[in-house]
Amino acid sequence: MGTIGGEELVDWDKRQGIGNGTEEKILVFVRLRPLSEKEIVRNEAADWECINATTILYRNSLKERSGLPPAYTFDRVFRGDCSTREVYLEGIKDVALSTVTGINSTIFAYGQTSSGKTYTMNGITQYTVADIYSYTQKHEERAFVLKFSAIEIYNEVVRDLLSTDNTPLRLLEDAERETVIEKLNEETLRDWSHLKELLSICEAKRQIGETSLNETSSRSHQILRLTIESSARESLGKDKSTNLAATVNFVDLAGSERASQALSAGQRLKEGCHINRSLLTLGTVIRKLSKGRHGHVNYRDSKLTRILQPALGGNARTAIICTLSPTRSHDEQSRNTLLFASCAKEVTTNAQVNVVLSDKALVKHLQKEVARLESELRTPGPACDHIALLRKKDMQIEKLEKEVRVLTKQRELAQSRVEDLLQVVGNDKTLWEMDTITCRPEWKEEKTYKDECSVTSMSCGTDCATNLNRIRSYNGDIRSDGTSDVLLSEDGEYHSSSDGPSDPSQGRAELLVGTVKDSDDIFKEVRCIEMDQYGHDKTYESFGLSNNKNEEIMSMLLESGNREAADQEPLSALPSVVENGSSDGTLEQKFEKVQRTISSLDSSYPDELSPRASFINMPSSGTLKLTRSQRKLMSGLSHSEMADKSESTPPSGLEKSFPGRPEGFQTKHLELLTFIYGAHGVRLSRNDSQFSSGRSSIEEVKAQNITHGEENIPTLGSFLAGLQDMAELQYENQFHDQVQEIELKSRENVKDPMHDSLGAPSDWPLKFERLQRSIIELWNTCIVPLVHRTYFFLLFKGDSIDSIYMEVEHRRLSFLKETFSMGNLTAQDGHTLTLALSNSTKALRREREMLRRLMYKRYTRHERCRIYQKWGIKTNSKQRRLQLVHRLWSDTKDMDHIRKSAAVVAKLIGFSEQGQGLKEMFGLTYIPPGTSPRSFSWKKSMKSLL
Ligand SMILES: Nc1ncnc2c1ncn2[C@@H]1O[C@H](COP(=O)(O)OP(=O)(O)OP(=O)(O)O)[C@@H](O)[C@H]1O
Repeated sequence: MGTIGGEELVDWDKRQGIGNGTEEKILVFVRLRPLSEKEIVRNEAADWECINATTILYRNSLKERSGLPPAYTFDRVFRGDCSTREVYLEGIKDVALSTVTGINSTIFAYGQTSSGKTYTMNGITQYTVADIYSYTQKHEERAFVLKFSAIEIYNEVVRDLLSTDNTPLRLLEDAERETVIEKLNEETLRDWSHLKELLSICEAKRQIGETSLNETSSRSHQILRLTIESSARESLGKDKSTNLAATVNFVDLAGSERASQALSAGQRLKEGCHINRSLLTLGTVIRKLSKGRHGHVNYRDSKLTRILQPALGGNARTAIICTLSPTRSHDEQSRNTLLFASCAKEVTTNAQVNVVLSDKALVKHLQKEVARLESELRTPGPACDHIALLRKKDMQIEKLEKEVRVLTKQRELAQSRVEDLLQVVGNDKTLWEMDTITCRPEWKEEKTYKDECSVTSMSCGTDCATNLNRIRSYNGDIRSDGTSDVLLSEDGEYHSSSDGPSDPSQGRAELLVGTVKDSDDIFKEVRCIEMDQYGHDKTYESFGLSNNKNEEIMSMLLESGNREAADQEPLSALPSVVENGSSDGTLEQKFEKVQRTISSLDSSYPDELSPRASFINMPSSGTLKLTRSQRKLMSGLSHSEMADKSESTPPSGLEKSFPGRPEGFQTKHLELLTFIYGAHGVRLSRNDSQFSSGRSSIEEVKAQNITHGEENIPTLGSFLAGLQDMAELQYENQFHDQVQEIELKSRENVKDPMHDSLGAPSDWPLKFERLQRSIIELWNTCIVPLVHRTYFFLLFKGDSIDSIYMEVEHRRLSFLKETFSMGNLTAQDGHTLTLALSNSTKALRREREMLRRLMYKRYTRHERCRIYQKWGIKTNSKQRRLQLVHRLWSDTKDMDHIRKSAAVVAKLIGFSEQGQGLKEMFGLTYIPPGTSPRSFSWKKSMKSLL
C-alpha cells in the first residue's frame, strides 16, 4: 500500500469489478466558494449554505422566489471552507483512479466565471496524478505507459496546448521551451517521470496564460487527458493476456453564464455563442441522457460533446463538480448551475474495463472462434426447417399470383369500360359525321333513286347503319317484336348499297313485303328527315327552296291515314294509318314520292349547308317548347332520331315527360352540354355560317381569330359566331309554331318586336339586371369557363337587342343546372354525370392555369404588384398568380367583383385589344331576317321561355 500525502491509497486491484458493465449514475458534487476578500469588502451577502453533507440551501428572507426550490441535494456538497483535497478524497478520487483498472473516467468542473472551477481542477489534477503515480510505483508487476495531452476548445476550434506552436509555449523562457520541446518530440511518454515534468510545464503555461491570456482562457474549455496503458510484466510470470488502457479527462469548462450577460457584440458575441454552443449542447445532451437513452443524442452538435461523448452516458465513470459563488449578485447563475447539476445526476453511464488483448491472446481468441464456426457448419440445423420455409414461401407466391390474377381481371374490366366509353364518344362523333355526309350532294350522286331501298342513311354504308342501330337500341324501344326499321330487312339483316342486294328492286321489294309495322317505320324515317328539314326551312328559303316540301310530306302522311290520327301521338297514330285501309301499294307510292322529295331536297343543299349539319354543329341551344307540328313530326320519329336531334336541344317539359324517353337520353345531352361549356369552353361556332349577310366578313374574322397563340383561348370570333348560331336556331325553332298566329297579328299590328318580347322598353333595364345576375350565378353553378363568362359579360351590357342572347344563355344554363341537380339518375347515369362534372372542373382548372401563365405576358411586374394589392394578395406570398386566378369570378353576388374579374380576364386574353367592334361585325344586333311577322312572333315567343 502506498500513501499520497499521508492518505492511504486504496488497493485498486480489488476494485477491478466495480463499474465493469454496470450502470452507474454520474456523481455530482457542489462546491461553494468562500467569499473573496473583495466581496467581503463590498459586504456582499452570501445566500447559499450547505446544511449537511449532501444538501445546499438557499437562505434569503428578503427575496421571495416562488416556484424555485430552496434546497438541492447531491452526492456531496462542500462548504466554502472545505479544501480541494477534501473534495478530491471524498468525491473525486474514487472515480479518477478507476483509470488504473482500465475504466475511463472524466472529471468536470462546471460553474460560472470566478466560481472556482480552475482552482478546484488544478488541485484535483495534481492529486489524481500523484495517486496514479503512487499506484504505478506500487504495482511493479505491471508495466505502465502514460500519455499526457492537453487541449483547449475556443470558439469551437480545438487547439493542442502542448504543441510547440502554441502561444503559451512561446511565452516560456528559451531554456524552458527547449526542455519542453525535447520532451514533446519523444513519440511516446513512456516514463512516468515525464509526466510530473509535463505537469509542471503545464502549470507554468497556465500561470503564464493567466497573466497574459487570462480572459481567453476563462472563456475556453480546457481538457487535460491522461491515458494509462498497462500490461503485465512477463518476467514476473503474471497473466500476460490482460492489457488495459483507459483515460482520465480533467475538464475545466468555460464560465456557464449566458452570452447576453457578458458579451454583447462583435467578436465577444461570437465567442459567447461558441462557448455557449458547447455548453448548451452539453446541457442538452445531459438533459436528454437524464431522461433515459431513448432516441438520438446530439453529441455531434459541438466539439466539446463530441470529444467527451464516451464520458457522457458512455463507457466512463463521470464526476461533475459544480462550483458556486455564494454571493447574492450571482444568485441567478447559481440557480442555473444547480439546475444543470440536478439534471446531470440523473444521467447514467455504463463503464467497461477496457481490455486490450495481446497479439498472442488475440490469435488464440480468433482460433477458438474459427473452431466454433467450423463445428456449426458441420452440424447444420434440422432440414425440416428449410422445407417448412420453402412451403411457406410457396404459399406466399401462390397467394400473390392469385392477387395478380384478380387485379388483372379488374384491369381488363376497367379497360373494357374505358373502351366502351370511348366507343360511345367515337360513335357519336361518327354518327354526326355520318349524318353530315348523308346530306352531301356527292354522296347522293353515287346513288339513284332505285338504289335506295332505304330512305335515309343507306348511303353511309354499314357503319352508319350500325351506328343508327346502336343508337336505336341505345334509346330503346321502337319495336318490341324484333323487327327493325327500314334499314333492316325482314330477316333482320341490313342491306345497303354496298353490301346489300345488288338489285335495287330487291331491296325495295323487301320493304314492300314487310309487315305493316315496316310501313310504319318507313314513315318514321321520312318524318325523321322531315323534322330536320322542318327545323331548317328558313335555310331552304334562303336558297330559294319552297317550304311546300314540308307540306308535301305532311300531306302524304295525312293522306295515308286520317288527319285526326296524324295529329295525335305517333305510336298510336301511325299504325292506325295502315289499319285504316292503306294498302302496301299505296304505301309504296307514297314512299316513292317521299323519296323523290327528299332526294330533291338533299341535292339542293349546298355542300356545307345540310340541315343535319346544322343540328350537329349546333351545340346546345334549341327548342324548349316544341311546336304542335313539330310534335307531330317528332312523335313519329324513332327515338334514336329524337335523341340525335335532342342532343342539340335542351328538353322541354314535353320532352322530359315523353314516355318513351330512354334513360341515357338526358345524360347524353348533359354530356354534350358539359362538354361544350366545360371541357372546351366556347365552342359554339358552326360551319354553315353563310346565314346572314355579312357572314363572309365574319368568316374572315373567325379565320383571323382562330386562337390566341399557344394558350388556345377561345376566340372572340368563334364565341360570337356561336352566339349568333344559337340565336338563329332559337329563332328557327320558335317561330314555326306561331306562324299562323303571327300572320294574323301582323296584319293587324306590326309592332316593335322588342316591345312585345320584353314588355315595355322601360322594363328592360330591370329585367336585364335580373337576368344578368341569374346568369352569373348559373355560370358558377354550371362551371362555365371564365373566358366565356368574360366575353358574355362584357359584350352584353343591357342594349335592348341583347335580350335575345341573354335569354338563350339563361335557358341553356338553366337546363344544365337542372340536369346537374337531377336526383333520379340511375347508377350508370350518375357515373356519366360525375364524368361530365369532372370534365368541366378539369377544364376550368386548365383554364385557370392558362390564365395564370398569361399573367406574365400581359402584365408588367409593376402592374402585377398593383393587381395583387388590389385583390388583397400579399405581393411576396407564394403562388400569387394562382391565388389571383382562383379569386376571379368567385363571388357571384358582388357585381364590383364580377366587373373586376371580367376586366382582368379580358386583359389576359387580349379582349380589350380586339374591342367590341366585333360584336357588330358579327351581327350580334341580330334581328331575324325580314321585318317580318316571324321576327315579331319569335320575339314574342321568347316571353314563354322566361
Ligand atoms: N474554494 C476556494 N477557496 C478559496 N479561493 C477560491 C476558491 N475557489 C475559487 N477561489 C478563488 O476565486 C477566484 C476565481 O476562481 P477561478 O479562477 O478558479 O474561477 P473560475 O470558475 O475558474 O473562473 P473562470 O471561469 O473565469 O476560469 C480565484 O482567485 C480563486 O483563487
